[in-house]
Amino acid sequence: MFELLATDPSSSARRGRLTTPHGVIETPIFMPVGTQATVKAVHPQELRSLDAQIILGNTYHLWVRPGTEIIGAAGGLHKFMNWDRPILTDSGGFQVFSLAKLRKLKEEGCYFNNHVDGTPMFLGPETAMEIQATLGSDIAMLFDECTPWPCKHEDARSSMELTLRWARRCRDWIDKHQPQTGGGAQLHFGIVQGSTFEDLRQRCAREMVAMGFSGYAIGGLSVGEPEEDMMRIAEWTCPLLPQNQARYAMGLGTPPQIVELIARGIDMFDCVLPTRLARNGTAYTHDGPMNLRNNKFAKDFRPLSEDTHPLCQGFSRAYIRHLINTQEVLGLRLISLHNLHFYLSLASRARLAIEQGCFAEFRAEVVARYQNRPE
Ligand SMILES: COC(=O)c1ccc(CCNc2nc3cc4nc(N)[nH]c(=O)c4cc3[nH]2)cc1
Repeated sequence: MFELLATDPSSSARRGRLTTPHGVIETPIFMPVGTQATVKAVHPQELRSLDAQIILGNTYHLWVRPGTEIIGAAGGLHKFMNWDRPILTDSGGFQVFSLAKLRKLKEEGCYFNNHVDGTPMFLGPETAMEIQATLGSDIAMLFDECTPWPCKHEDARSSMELTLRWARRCRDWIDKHQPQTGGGAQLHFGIVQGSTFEDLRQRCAREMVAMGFSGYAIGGLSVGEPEEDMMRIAEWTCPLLPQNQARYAMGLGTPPQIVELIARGIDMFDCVLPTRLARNGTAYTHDGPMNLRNNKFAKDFRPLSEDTHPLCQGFSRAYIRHLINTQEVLGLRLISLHNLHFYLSLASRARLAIEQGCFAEFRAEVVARYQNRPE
């Protein structure tokens, strides 16, 4: 259940609260990505100390390895990974198309050879629902087709119509196998497709909402489309989604993109950037990304940033540069912790700004400062 707590007079930004079986999520929220049942290099207690309220897992990856038999025997994903707060799982469609080999898309679902050992597999709406029920995630995404970008209107239409037929099949599966609602019931989010076409986005949103899910994601974004298309798609779609339900922009985004999408009515975000870019030495700062492998940091003994996580305090840029250049694990951990702190505190500052009625100033400050390069 989603409660709308406050709206911003200067934009469509909202402050909300989403109740799930493993806890309450304050929105706007950033969800650290934990694809293979771990947020890479970060301990669950460190995630709690970062005030991470919910993390993301992936149906495709966990089904391929270690498999639902093992995770089911462990009592579900929360027990398996020792994380007792909410988890959202993506349904696998996007990952099949970005990872698996020899994919064949049919009406019933996707046939493919998995990216680990090439075993032939099949993933469709019903299988994706079954797997997520076994994983026991708090929020399960419907099985959709992420429409590639760019594409012609007719291809976007047929892709969107397939996503709607698959959504209907997910709806029927849920009604048959998970009829109970409220309390410990797993939530299901519909995913709106339609590529960069307003008529398709609006039709998909209306038909998805008519099937009645617990929240709605905007899919088919962050797939190479220009940023202005990304923002317009959010403007077209959010007004058609229920005010009293959560909206999730999948795979997004950079700090300014997140703030601009909050301003257009998005409540939830997930992105691999803070953890993936940490692995190549990039640290996020209010003045933009800083690549610590750069020689200019060789004798820069200032702290990584004035605004960082307690676990990252006391380490200089020169030291972290040395760790990254020598592939020392501590370097990856320190930048991952710092970047997650940056993204999670950006969301918490957005929540506060909406509550205090100063979101417009917050938005302007974040976007303006981020354009400068850190000295
Ligand atoms: C160095 O940076 C990177 O490697 C990097 C950066 C951003 C992404 C973003 C990935 N974007 C994205 N993830 C997504 C996941 C999705 N899942 C479903 N079910 N449906 C979608 O329609 C969908 C769209 C997405 N778009 C991926 C990789």
